[in-house]
Amino acid sequence: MLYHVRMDVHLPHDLPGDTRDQIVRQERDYAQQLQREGKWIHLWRIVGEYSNYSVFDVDSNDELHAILSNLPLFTYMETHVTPLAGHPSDIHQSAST
Ligand SMILES: O=C(O)CC1=CCC(=O)O1
Repeated sequence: MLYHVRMDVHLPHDLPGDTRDQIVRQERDYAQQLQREGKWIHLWRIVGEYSNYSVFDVDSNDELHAILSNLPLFTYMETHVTPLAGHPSDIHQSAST
């Protein structure tokens, strides 16, 4: 199952720099592990914003929720999830609807 996720990060201005750096490092490691596992299949920066567009390929709503809520930055981000279905005009897949 594919999901489009927009993540908007809002780090508090008074967060100490070393705490911020540590969380961002943990986020990167976790994100790269999920990419290697084939679950986080796209990760794009939204130009000019501390935000990203991502696409996840996971087995269920529950799996996506677990992944997102385990993000080290989860406390500091808004997430907007859109489930994706195949499009009948997409020449790269054989969706029937
Ligand atoms: O910087 C972001 O958009 C938040 C984020 C997601 C994965 C990562 O490494 O950073």
